[in-house]
Amino acid sequence: MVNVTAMSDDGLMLNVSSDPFPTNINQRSLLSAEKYSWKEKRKESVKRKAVFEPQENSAFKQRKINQTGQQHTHNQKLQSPGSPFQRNNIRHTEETRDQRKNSPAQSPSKVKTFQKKAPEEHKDHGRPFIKTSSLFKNNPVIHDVHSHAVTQVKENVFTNNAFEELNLHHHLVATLEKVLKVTSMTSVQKQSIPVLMLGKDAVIRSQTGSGKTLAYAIPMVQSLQAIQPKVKRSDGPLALIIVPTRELALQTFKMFQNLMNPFIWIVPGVLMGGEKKKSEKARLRKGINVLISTPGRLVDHIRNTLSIAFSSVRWLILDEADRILDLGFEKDLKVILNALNSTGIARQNVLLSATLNEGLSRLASICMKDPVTINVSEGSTGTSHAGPQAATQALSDSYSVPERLKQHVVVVPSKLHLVCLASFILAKCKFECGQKVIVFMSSCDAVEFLLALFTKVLCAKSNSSPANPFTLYRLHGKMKQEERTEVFQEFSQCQTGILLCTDVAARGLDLPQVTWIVQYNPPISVEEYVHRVGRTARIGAQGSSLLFLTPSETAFVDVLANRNIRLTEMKMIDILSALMRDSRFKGRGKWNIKGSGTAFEQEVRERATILQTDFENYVHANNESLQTAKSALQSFLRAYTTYPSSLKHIFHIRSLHLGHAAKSFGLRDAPNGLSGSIAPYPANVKDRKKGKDKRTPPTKLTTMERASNLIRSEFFSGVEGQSKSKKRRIKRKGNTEDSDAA
Ligand SMILES: Nc1ncnc2c1ncn2[C@@H]1O[C@H](COP(=O)(O)OP(=O)(O)OP(=O)(O)O)[C@@H](O)[C@H]1O
Repeated sequence: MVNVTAMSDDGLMLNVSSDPFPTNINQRSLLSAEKYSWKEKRKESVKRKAVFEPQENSAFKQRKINQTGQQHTHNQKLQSPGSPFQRNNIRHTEETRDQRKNSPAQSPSKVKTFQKKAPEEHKDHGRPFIKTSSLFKNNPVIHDVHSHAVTQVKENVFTNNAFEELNLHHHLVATLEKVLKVTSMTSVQKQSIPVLMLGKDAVIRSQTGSGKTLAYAIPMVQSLQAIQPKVKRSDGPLALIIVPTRELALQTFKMFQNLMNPFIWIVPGVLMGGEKKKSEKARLRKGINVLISTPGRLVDHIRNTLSIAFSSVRWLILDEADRILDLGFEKDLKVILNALNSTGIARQNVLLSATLNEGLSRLASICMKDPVTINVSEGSTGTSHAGPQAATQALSDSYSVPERLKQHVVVVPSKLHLVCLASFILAKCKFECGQKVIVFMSSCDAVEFLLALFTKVLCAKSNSSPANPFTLYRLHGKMKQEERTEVFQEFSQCQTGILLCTDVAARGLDLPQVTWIVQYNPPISVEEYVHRVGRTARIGAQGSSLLFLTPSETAFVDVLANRNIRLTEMKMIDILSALMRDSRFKGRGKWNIKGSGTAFEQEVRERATILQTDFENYVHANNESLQTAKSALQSFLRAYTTYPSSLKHIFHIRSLHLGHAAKSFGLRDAPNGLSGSIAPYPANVKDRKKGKDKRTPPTKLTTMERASNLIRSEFFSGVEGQSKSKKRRIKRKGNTEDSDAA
């Protein structure tokens, strides 16, 4: 059983009069952390607030009245999120705290005066109960990140060889030059195209963004256009290209449309979840010669569409092959291979990915004959001929990443994750020009939550900054297909913006001019790390990446170093200091440019606290936003349980502090019942034994199954999720359509 303790975070319901910074930790609050439950602490805190409530100066009182149009009663609840009243109120209390420090009022006698006066103040012009964040308290110590020296695996992307050297159809060469604007081959193309033109099976590995798509597309088009008599639509699929996501399917389809422009008698087509199956069936009936599909949707058609036939398939491409073989897709792949093998026609098979490794040997032995291994990295043998097993064994598990990619890591305690990401986004997209950022998260709910939160709080209008200083996009597996396609196209074309997404965008997508990749939640494997960062620095361009880790996760840097991936550390305070450029989060105003480093850091912390308070106020403003935050937290925790056993020593749910994790979703406390939502049934063994717990035990899922479910939901193909009766109905309907057509 996963044993999780939901700890209340000390001082989460903090009285503004207590200092949020560690240097000033109140002894009493520390004691209370040890002695009392959080409820008691809260009572204590309220009591203390009443005792030490500072006097308001009349000017401030006046401003408050003017801004709100009325005086506030002591018991009044929070104002609307981010209202000037609240913000000023927080600042004011910080000012008064400062005044207290610097004035003779520090003496006990003066404090007594406060004690006497405070109740009257409350009676007359009481201020609302302010909840502010305790961001910088009780965080784990951040140690510097050290890893052993790493020599990165190098790969030359470009060659000086022109496509003309390959003896291709002159229309194909002209299309490459004029439509796709490519003249010389990349290394992977130079090594792969001649091998594939000889009709060989191949396992191809080269770094992300090095042109693997054209490496198989050029020889395929060359061979299809040469078939005599000419290919007809009615021949059905001659080439089948399987890719893991819908966006990649669309991208590949578009590339084939361009490449086959001069050969109009060969028809490309795409099948993918989320599209209308009826229209796909109609297109299949008319005939598709180069068929690009996601695995789930293809399986659906194999089962339900009579007009799909594989008797002419002579090319099978598995792009992102390691992903397709991953959990969740393996079953689909078996169905596809069975359908293809039953036709018995000779076929050329190609597996491609930037992270192919030994793990693929089983797939290679099932579907390949004497494959050639093409590995572009320096020091590898280049092209080698061997049996299927040896073909993949020749691939080491050290991956090459683009040479001009600068990889960074920042160690951030859970509580500070949210403000740190927000500061990074402000730095890149508000204060710098032309930055295009992709932020990876572990769940769809987290993407939805952060989109709403950042839109409301970061893009909020203020006197000093115009509304919407930057554009936020989102992409995840629970969105409707039309929306997904729209976002994908918009983000592809935009010059600047931030895409918040799940791993649905991690593989294969060629989004131009992406400058930064942020991994807000760490990847599930080294392979996913490589693919995520590979969305930038493509085809020889520059790019940067930033990996967020908590202090307990820093060993992941060693895991990456063991696979020859080198990261340099960025300091959290440097990221947070972007807040110094945003007057919306101004602190007490004491700091000036000539101030000391400590004063600067203090001001940064205050600004971070103000921003976090704004986030928390937004989240707690209404039930809807609160529920969104809670769902996002739950999904995050669920995703956290799916790390493979080889990484569990780093990413284990038990090492998470739920109160702190809650804070990174703008929650002031860890919601009740969290541990239940991630712990396997039954929570209470005693009750079950006594027969008190009447719940039917759900099927116990292994970590692998949970991960599989998560991945399936992420790459949802449109097949799953239908009731048996609905599936039967659809099947019947589909069969009727097909037989009608036939
Ligand atoms: N020979 C070439 N010269 C210049 N640009 C090229 C060449 N070949 C491909 N490209 C461009 O390089 C970009 C990346 O290509 P592609 O998407 O095929 O990379 P990839 O290796 O498949 O990446 P990933 O591993 O991320 O899927 C595309 O924009 C493509 O048009």
